[in-house]
Amino acid sequence: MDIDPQPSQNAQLKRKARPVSGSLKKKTKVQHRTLDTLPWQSIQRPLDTGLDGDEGVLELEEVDDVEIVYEDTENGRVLKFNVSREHGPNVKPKDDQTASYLASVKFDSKPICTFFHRIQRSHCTPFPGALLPSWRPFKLHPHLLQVLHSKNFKSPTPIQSNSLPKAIAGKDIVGVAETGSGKTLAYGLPILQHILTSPRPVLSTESGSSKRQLRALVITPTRELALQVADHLNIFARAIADAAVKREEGDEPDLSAPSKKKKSNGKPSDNEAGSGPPLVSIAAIVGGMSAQKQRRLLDRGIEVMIATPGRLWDVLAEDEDLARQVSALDFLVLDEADRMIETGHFAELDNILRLTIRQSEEDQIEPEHEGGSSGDEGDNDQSGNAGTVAGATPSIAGTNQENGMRTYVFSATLSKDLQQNLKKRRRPKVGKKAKQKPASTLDDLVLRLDFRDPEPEIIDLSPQGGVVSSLKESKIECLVTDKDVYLYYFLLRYPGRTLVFLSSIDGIRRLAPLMELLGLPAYPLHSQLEQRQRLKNLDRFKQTPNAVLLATDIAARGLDIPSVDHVIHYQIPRTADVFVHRSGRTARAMREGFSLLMIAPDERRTVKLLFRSLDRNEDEVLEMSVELALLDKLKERIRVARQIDAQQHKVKKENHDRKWMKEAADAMEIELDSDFMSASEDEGRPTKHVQKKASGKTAALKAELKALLAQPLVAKGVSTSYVTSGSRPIAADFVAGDCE
Ligand SMILES: Nc1ncnc2c1ncn2[C@@H]1O[C@H](COP(=O)(O)OP(=O)(O)OP(=O)(O)O)[C@@H](O)[C@H]1O
Repeated sequence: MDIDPQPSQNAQLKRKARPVSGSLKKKTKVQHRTLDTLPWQSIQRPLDTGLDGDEGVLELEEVDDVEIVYEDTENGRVLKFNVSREHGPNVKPKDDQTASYLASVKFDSKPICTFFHRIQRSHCTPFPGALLPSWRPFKLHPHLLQVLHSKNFKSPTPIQSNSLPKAIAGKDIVGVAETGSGKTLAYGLPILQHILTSPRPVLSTESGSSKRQLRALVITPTRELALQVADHLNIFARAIADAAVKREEGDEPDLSAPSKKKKSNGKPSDNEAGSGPPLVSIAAIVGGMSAQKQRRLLDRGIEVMIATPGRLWDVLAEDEDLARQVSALDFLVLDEADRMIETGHFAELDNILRLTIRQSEEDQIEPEHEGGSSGDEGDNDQSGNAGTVAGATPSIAGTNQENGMRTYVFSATLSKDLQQNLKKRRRPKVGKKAKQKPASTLDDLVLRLDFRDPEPEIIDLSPQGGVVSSLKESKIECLVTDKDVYLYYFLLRYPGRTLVFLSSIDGIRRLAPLMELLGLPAYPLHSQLEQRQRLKNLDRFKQTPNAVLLATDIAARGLDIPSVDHVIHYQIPRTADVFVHRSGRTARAMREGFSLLMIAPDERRTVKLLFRSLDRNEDEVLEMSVELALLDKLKERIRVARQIDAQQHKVKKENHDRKWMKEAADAMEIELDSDFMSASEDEGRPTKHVQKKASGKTAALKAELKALLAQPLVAKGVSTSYVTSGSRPIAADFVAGDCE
């Protein structure tokens, strides 16, 4: 049998690699093979391994002529891949595995959009509305209803049910709702609905191939949030593709069956993430991402882009085509808009937003390339309804004038003043003056948005006092120097997934090794860590029971980490908004949660102001009771752990200083003092004697700590001898009234 890439003929879903230029594109000898004789390799697809589950594997599809095939097996879904052509003599496979893919098979090479358009045109059976009666009024696309059903989202959350009718009616929306209340889908569903139900424009590239056009841009303040939103929407996109393929193959999913979750290694079921390529192309463009991967994504075409302002502006500065697409968006979303003002990317955001503003006639700029691209419209429009952009891209100004971009601004904290101002707002005029005057506050920024809707809908469901009702709060008043021991006490006494917020990176650097010495699974998260490390630590935090995340406020907004039991404000935030967002990492989606404020004497005033600005009475937050006998034992452990840390730090610092001094002296051709040299060896390391002494001291301290850690800690109300075994998350105690 010759290989045929049509999904309808193979039970598997195949994704065609896009053609790429460069050395790999040499004329090759083609030889057909049968499917069974191909050198298939099976690998486990790294589902939900972090915030970018496809990292690595899906990149194979970007390689020239590599074919990706998803296949359901007894052991779960596996991904197979193969290379379709022999490459030229100059192209050497990177390793053995790559070499084994070099089978000489020629596949049909229709552009990727052919596949998507074909699915889009496919017959779509209505979803039985009786299964999801609460969603029925919104007339969502059957694919979306099916995903909501499979995720067991029986009814919309309040922000969703309030905003969906307005969004679907084409209104612009400013939505304010408590943390964890489902704002991502409040804007995500209308975007997906629109993409699924309206013509899909494709762009022609210079090489004559086609790519999908940017329809929606979601701007978020942090990389983690961008990746999370992309992940969240991609689960929908994959499941939609899966459903579409099943329908196309006549294998209608049994919608009445409850969704079954096949668990393997604690990971989500295959169904949950869908087994096919996305029907809607959704991707994050964020800092820390490899430039090559980013380029590949952009070349392929992204329909829903989730981006951070800094990286997006860098890309836009070099990609005129993308800038043109941004000026012709269908949707612009600012998620956690207020936070963007604080992240220092204000100018970039302002510049990006300016691209989305309609130009007045006198400001119109002649486009450099009238008509956009040179591709053949007919080739790209397989569905008969595309081609509105290909070969006829209107000018930036023209596009802006004509498109009906919808603007959504969402956050858990948007001031009432801003909402009032929005009602009275005047449309910004784009001209030279406006360009010279960058916005400087959130009010300015939001007022500079060019809402096409003369009366944007303001939906304010923010709770009284900013925090959700399922959140229980408590406080500890203590000296700054005692915070470590109180934190340690809490973590031992109330095990659970705990997010500890600190205001400084230095604080995290100090606390992380201390926690490690005390045997707690604590992971740092701050902006000075490499992106890969940040994601890795987030992932470990998600996967490890009773893990602790020591984070700065980069983790305060939007992150939807499942089952965070406790949030600890180790240092009190300066603003009420940050306080609300930090606390909002727990008690999400109607679950219970607990937040603890650790207040040092010099933070009293901040707390007072914070509660005043939230219009709350601080007395409603109860002081947490602490067993002092237990605290004393823990103080001893902390004391020794600190000594070990100081000792290790001292040795490291001495080594570093010595090495630096030696290198500097060598560079300047200066001979160092004999005293200095006698204390070091050639490599700038301390003498064996000094090393031995230092490590001996550390070893003694470690032994002391080990003995202390082995001593049982008996806590009141805990049945077992060690407090770490058998405690319930504190939120449960509070709810049961067990904590005074
Ligand atoms: N209709 C629904 N039913 C049940 N769960 C839902 C529903 N919609 C969303 N969720 C879940 O609720 C959780 C919180 O959603 P999301 O992250 O969108 O909240 P948010 O309002 O954006 O929070 P934050 O303000 O902290 O960013 C997610 O895990 C999401 O999958």
